[in-house]
Amino acid sequence: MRNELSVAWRDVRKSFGRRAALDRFTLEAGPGIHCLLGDNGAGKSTAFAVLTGARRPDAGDVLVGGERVRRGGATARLIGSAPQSLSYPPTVRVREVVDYVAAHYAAPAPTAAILDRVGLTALARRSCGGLSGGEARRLALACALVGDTPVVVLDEPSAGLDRSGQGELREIIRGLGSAGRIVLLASHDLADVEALADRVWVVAAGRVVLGTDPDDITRRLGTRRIRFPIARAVGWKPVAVRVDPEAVVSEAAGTAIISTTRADAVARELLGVDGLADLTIERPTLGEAIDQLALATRDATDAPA
Ligand SMILES: Nc1ncnc2c1ncn2[C@@H]1O[C@H](COP(=O)(O)OP(=O)(O)OP(=O)(O)O)[C@@H](O)[C@H]1O
Repeated sequence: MRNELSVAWRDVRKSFGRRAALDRFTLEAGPGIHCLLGDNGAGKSTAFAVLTGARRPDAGDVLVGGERVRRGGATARLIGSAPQSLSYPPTVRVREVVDYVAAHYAAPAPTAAILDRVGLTALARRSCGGLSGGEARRLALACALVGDTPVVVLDEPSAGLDRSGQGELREIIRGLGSAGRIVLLASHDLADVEALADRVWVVAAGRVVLGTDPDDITRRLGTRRIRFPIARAVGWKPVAVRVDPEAVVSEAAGTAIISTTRADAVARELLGVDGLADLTIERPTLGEAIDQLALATRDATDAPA
């Protein structure tokens, strides 16, 4: 078996004053595209900061290729990183920033090739102070790529990018994934996640509450909600449950809601029920499906053994 590189956080804690940003944060990632999802303040950027060595954890281990991350240690040269908040010296030119970051790494890619890859060739001589938000974001991506590293950390890399920039970014991330890099991506854009993730990690209150593959989510997305006014519908419940014994049935404000993976068959039978003429079939959003999975996992974890 090939000995693949991995990164790992084990029971990591990090507080800022009395606020715990990471609370027994545990995650292990091998080659592929890993998407970290979570509300604002969940701890994603802090998890990245302790991985890159920008911040020191209070407790727990952070490992890259089995080696413990230390501030200024060798693992930093294995990681290319695009942070969420960007700031460049305003009079320094775009090309100079990328050259400067390249000098940090043992075998960097040529700056010109990287600028081309992120669509900044025409702006190579532009001072950073003159970049738009999206251009500054592209420059951050260039800095993350120039080291040609096995680990690439991207914190909200599509923020501020226009549509073509988002498409190009996806292509770049896909390329990194298929080249066997470990890509760690924090994003609030579920379309990005749906398009890219090999694995999804849900972070809440400083902890990973769910790690799953997108197939699992897609399977949940196979669940549909059938909704109709109960009014004069008679005997609809046994009909729904007969077609799909695993259907979850509820009623709210005179409306029936049936969650089922067999929506078409259930709907067909329901339309034969007396007094039921009008029903709608809804698909849960990716966000809802992820919330359901996170909730189910938390319930299972909390349940007494
Ligand atoms: N330098 C800091 N000083 C004080 N508190 C901080 C600092 N950095 C992060 N925090 C706090 O730690 C918690 C986790 O923040 P973090 O930036 O890791 O979250 P996040 O998941 O990346 O959020 P977002 O989606 O908004 O980027 C938050 O409560 C945040 O306010």
